[in-house]
Amino acid sequence: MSKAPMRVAVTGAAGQIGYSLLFRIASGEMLGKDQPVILQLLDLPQAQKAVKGVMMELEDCAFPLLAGMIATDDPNVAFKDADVCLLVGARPRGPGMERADLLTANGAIFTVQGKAIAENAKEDVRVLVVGNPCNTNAYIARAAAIKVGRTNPANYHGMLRLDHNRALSQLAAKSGRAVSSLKKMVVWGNHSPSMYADYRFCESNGDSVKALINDHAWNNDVFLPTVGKRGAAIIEARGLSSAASAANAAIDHVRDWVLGSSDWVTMGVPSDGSYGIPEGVVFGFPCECKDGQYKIIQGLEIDAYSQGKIDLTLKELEDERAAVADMLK
Ligand SMILES: NC(=O)C1=CN([C@@H]2O[C@H](COP(=O)(O)OP(=O)(O)OC[C@H]3O[C@@H](n4cnc5c(N)ncnc54)[C@H](O)[C@@H]3O)[C@@H](O)[C@H]2O)C=CC1
Ligand SMILES: O=C([O-])CC(=O)C(=O)O
Repeated sequence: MSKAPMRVAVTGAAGQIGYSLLFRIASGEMLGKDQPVILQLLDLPQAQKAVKGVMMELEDCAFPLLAGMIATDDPNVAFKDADVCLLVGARPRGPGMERADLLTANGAIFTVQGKAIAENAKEDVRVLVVGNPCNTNAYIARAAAIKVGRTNPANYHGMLRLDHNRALSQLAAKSGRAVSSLKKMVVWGNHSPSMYADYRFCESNGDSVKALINDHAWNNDVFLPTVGKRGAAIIEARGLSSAASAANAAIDHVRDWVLGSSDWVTMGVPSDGSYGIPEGVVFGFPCECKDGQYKIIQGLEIDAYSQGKIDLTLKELEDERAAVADMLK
């Protein structure tokens, strides 16, 4: 017997990430090739015509797993009974803007949406925030949801997977090892240039990647800036922010969360106090997923260099948290 459909709400459905994301969800790449899905698409009133166009294209793919779709500009409708919410809709960053510039503009969106999710979605809904600044937007949505109750506060995530994937590709190129051979990558902190991509634990076919590379200057002066500023480099090159790679990372995050991970994966999750990160801060941690649950990997040694990097990215998140504190009263 076929499975009951899962409801996937996607905000910013008419945007460029949406255009890369929706077709892959509908084809089963996110929730499994045997899992029917219903897409619940949210966008602003002025984008409804474009959403309809995307829906026409989805229809034209005749995806066997696509069991239904709706388009709406009302968050209460979009999040109704949702199993997964992908919060993509936000104002994207243009040339010369830092993600923090978007805080106030986007804070308002995520308080409304967090509340609407908590009031309407399934109690075990999984929420992934992609719209930037995604850690703090996830923090805002979670705070608004906690006021309502009902949903699980641990299930409000921010997306660090793009940084994780970017780091893997840079390491593969440097070490000459296949990207598929690299295990145990971690990206700590904020999805911003302050993130700390940490390959001290990374292995390739049993070899330590740190020992293979053995180049601290490359780590500090090339690798970390390259991964941290990759989003800006894409904007510079394309004139638009990353879209297909961001959609791919969202698929990876949710697929591993729901179906299980075969390796460590970086997820931006609300801290439970692990590694000294204050509770509730949405922070990139190394995680493992099994039976639909994620768990932060415990007990990793943090050396002085790494602690310095973690402190910096935490400080940025604490500053963002302070900047939105008034919105959450
Ligand atoms: N976390 C990550 O790794 C990444 C995050 N991003 C972020 O993802 C977001 C979306 O990027 P794009 O798709 O390229 O932008 P886009 O501008 O192409 O699309 C954004 C869409 O969101 C809609 N929207 C705006 N406010 C909304 C609201 N309140 N409710 C529902 N929909 C709303 C817009 O109408 C538009 O259709 C941006 O914030 C961008 O910075 C982008 C790449 C990577
Ligand atoms: O940089 C941006 O605004 C888009 C983004 O988050 C990324 O590509 O990492």
